[in-house]
Amino acid sequence: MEIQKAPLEGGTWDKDIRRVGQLTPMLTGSTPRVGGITMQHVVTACEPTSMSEAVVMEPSQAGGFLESPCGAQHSAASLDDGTVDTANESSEEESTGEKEEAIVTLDAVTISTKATEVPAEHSANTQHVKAKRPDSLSVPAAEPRLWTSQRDAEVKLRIGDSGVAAETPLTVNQMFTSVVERFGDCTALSWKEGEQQKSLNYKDYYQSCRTAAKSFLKLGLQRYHGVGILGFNSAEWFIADIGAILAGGFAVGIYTTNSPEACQYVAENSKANVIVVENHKQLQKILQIEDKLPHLKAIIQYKDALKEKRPNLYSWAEFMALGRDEPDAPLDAVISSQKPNQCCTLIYTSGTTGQPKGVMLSHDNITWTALSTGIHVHLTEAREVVVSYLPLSHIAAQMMDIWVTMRVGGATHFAQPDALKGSLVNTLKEVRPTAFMGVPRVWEKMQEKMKSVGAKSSTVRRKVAAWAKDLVFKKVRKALGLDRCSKCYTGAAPITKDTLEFFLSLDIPLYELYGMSESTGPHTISRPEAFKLTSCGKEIPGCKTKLHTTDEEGNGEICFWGRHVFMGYLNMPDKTEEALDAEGWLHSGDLGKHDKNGFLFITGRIKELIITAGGENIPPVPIEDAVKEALPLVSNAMLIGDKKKFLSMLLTIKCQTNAETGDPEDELTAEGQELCRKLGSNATRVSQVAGGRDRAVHAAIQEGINQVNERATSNAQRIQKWQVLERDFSIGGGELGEWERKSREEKKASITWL
Ligand SMILES: Nc1ncnc2c1ncn2[C@@H]1O[C@H](COP(=O)(O)OP(=O)(O)OP(=O)(O)O)[C@@H](O)[C@H]1O
Repeated sequence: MEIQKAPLEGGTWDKDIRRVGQLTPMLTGSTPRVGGITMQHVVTACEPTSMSEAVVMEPSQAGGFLESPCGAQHSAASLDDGTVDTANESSEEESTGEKEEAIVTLDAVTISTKATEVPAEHSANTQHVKAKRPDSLSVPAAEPRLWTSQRDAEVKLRIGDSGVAAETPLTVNQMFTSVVERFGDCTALSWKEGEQQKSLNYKDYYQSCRTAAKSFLKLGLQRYHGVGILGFNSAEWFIADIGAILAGGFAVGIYTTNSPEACQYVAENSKANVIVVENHKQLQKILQIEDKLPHLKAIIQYKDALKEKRPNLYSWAEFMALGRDEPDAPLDAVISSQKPNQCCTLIYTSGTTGQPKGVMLSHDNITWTALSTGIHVHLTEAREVVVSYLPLSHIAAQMMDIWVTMRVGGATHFAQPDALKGSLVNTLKEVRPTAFMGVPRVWEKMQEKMKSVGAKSSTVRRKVAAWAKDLVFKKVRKALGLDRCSKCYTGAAPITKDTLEFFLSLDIPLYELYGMSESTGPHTISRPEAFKLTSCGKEIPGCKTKLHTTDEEGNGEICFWGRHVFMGYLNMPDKTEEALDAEGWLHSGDLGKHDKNGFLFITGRIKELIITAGGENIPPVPIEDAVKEALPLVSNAMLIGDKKKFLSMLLTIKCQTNAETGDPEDELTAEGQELCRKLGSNATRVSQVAGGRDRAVHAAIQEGINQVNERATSNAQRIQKWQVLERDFSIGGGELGEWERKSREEKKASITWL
């Protein structure tokens, strides 16, 4: 059954607001059930458990590893067991008619055009007031807006009037305690230490987070101040993240390959009181900048023994010991003062120009998106197992590994730090996850590996391999550790059709996931019953898409609406207003179109952003400017790297231009010739320099590139290859002006070594 969705309103109730009539996405007929997680706020009083007290599993127990996180204790109540949930039926109903959006504030007023009453026990911080029609509403002066850029402010939540969009907002603590109540004995986290398997169940995990929260408070963590976390995925990473949130701070993941300066920016911007580092190497980065961090009070190292003693430097065990005997009351007071519409997490995302932006995510952003995503992809309660290996400073990994998995009582197993250097498949084979997410580069690597194994074998065996592909899917899946994984996802960057087809030919459909940090991760996800190759699928329930200023082919800027839309950029009201329009739609900067069945296809990008195959977002302009500044001989610098493994750069040299046509000529400008002479070169023409023909110029350019690379924010932002072109860019040549974008694509395609 497919239900036609009615033309969408602009997302708010204001009648004067621009309408978005053209969009008519379809919803599939499958009716997901709203996850049965109880909403009570339960604080269980148990003895805190430290990481060192984690349960040690016998190897035999670990055998096929986690058969299910919760053994037989739970009856695997599927979120998609065919039960038709009335709440969600009405969600589809709402899609068929003119939709009135309800907006709820969590302090003074709740405006609900179809007033959904919330049970009193779920709304400690919420007063519901039946709303008048918005156009006759007099809005109280202190009412929060949809967005903010202040660390301590509250926002209006975009609560719908039925279905998932109307679910009661929860804080992270409320969600976690309800999970503990239902799945307390289920495995939450597991990892390997040497040959030993270790794990924590939900009860102990929660208690460890509380202990960490008490320790943070003891170290002086202030409300709405950051706890920076810099290191590879581990139980300590999660506990520090959630501990920071429970203690009223912000959890702030820092990209592990960030330079000290880039770490400094994040620590300063988030006013980090504490930084949690993985090991000595990461510690060194923070020690280099600690004098420049006035808010920093303590550093914690969570792996390996400390190599030096310093005041305010703690091992993980020392850190957890700080909070272990602390009373509950102060922490409980902080927890009960938290509201779902307040910020709890910052995700730093590359600005296309200037400094990274701190994406403020509220408790509701996180708890609601986890719920909606779990429903959309049909996760099974107390049964899911995932492997955590993607960088946790990104929302995609946080959402999948921490929040969605928690929401359904699943287990997260931590991969080894060298996962991406080769150990991932071994971990997958041991753990046999039920859901797995890879950025395109991960899938490409698997594809390359499988192809190279095929290439090495003899012709006969190769033929057998090609033939066998159709018959031995199970074996292939097993060899990849994906034999019980029915949900394989790709996201964060565009993936090639070739890779999608390769895996499909092995009976491994890759479901595409599309979203942004600003949408708390997923906006659309494809899934078995709504799958089209190269489409990113359809919206997670309760979210809407509009395509802004469409062209004749239906391509427009993809805009999002829903409870997953972020609060704003920290301290950047202007940037926030650029990202969110007057109606509150989040403008993605991506181009897309819908097919007649409502499948979303990403067709391009308006924003000047390179997204590598590894999913790293890289703003090209600051890097290009830095190269031009370091190398006065260079007239144009163009960074290439979209969908590529690494960054490359195309350079042009300052040359004369034809006064009549404006076309570039071969002769260097006087300045260019002078600069060459200073470098020890006699070159007077571009053709003498291009393609690495002039050693002195070549060496000087390499030197300049090295200087820029030294200042790079992270490894991913380093220029690995470069080339001087035979001709400068020009409008006539098609590289500049309105063709610049197209030209980028063409140039990219013509360079074979990329
Ligand atoms: N499936 C996809 N296909 C094409 N582009 C994508 C896809 N998913 C994300 N992107 C690109 O990535 C951008 C968002 O990057 P951003 O870093 O904010 O979030 P993310 O990639 O979802 O999360 P992460 O923080 O993990 O990188 C999108 O605006 C889009 O350009």
